[in-house]
Amino acid sequence: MPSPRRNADGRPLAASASSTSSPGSPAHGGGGGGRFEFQSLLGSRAPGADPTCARLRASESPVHRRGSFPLAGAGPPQAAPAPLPEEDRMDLNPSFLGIALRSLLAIDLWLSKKLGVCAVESSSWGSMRPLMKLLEISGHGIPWLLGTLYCLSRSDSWAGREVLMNLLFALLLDLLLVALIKGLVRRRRPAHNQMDMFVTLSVDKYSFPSGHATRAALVSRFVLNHLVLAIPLRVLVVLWAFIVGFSRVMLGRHNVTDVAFGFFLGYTQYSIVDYFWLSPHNAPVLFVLWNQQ
Ligand SMILES: CC(C)=CCC/C(C)=C/COP(=O)(O)O
Repeated sequence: MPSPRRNADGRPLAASASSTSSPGSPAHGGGGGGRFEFQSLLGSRAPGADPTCARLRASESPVHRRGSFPLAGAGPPQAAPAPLPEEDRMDLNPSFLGIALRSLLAIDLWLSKKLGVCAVESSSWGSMRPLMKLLEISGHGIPWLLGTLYCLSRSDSWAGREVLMNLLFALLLDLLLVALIKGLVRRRRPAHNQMDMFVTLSVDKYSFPSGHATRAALVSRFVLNHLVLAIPLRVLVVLWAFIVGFSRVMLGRHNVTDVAFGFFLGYTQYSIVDYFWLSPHNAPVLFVLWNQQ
C-alpha cells in the first residue's frame, strides 16, 4: 500500500493541511513539503478581505520583499496586494535620522523626569523649591530689563552708557528670538511642571527653548566680555549661568534639550550683539535721544 505523502515534519499532508498552524510555524516554512499548508491557509480567506493584513503581508513578509519565494507562484493566482500608501512606507522604513531623533527625545523625556526633583513640594527635593525659585527670579527678564534701564538712567559716562545700551538691545533681542522660536516649535512644558511662574508672556506656556537658559548664557558672556572682574567673580558668573539652566530642569519647567539649546542660543545671541555693536558712531540717534531724557 502506498504510504501517504508527508511534509517536512514527517506528518501526513492531509492532517497538517487542516490543522490550525500559526504563522511562523514549520507549516509555513520553506521546503517543497510546506506548499500544501500554505495554499490551504491562503485559500481559507478571501484575498484582500482584510486590508490591514494584506498590507502587513505585503510590506513585511520576505515573500513580498524578495519576490522569489518558491510558494508565491505555486498556488492559484492571487489578487495583487493594494499598493502601500506613502505614509505607511515611511513608518515601516524609518530613516536612521528619524530613529536617532526619536531615541534622543525618549532619553530627554526620561532624564528630565528623573532630574525634576523639585517639581512639586512633595518631590524628593521639594524643600529646595524656594531656592530654585530664587534662581528663577535671578534669570528672569523683568529684573534684568528694569536693572539695565535703571543703570542707564544713572550712568554718567559715554562708555558706560554704550555698554548698557547694548545690554538692553541684547535683552530685547533675546526676548524676541525666544518668543519667536517658542511660538514656532510649540513644545509643551513637561507634564510634571507646576505653572506657578512669576510674570510670563503668552508664549511661555511652551518650553523650547528655555528663556532663562538663553538669558543666563547671553548675560554671562556679555558681563565676562565687558566688565573687568577678578577670577573668582568670573567663575561665579559662569557657575550662576549653569545653575540657572540646571534649576529649570530641577523645577520641572523644562526638558534637558530645552536648556541645552537655550545655552547654545544665548551664546550665539551674544555674537550677534557683538557684531551689531551700537556706538555713538553707528547709532548716534539712539545716544542723542537718550542724552536728552
Ligand atoms: C515678561 C518678561 C519680560 C519676560 C518673561 C520671562 C520668562 C518668564 C521667560 C520664560 O523662561 P523659561 O522659558 O526658562 O521658562
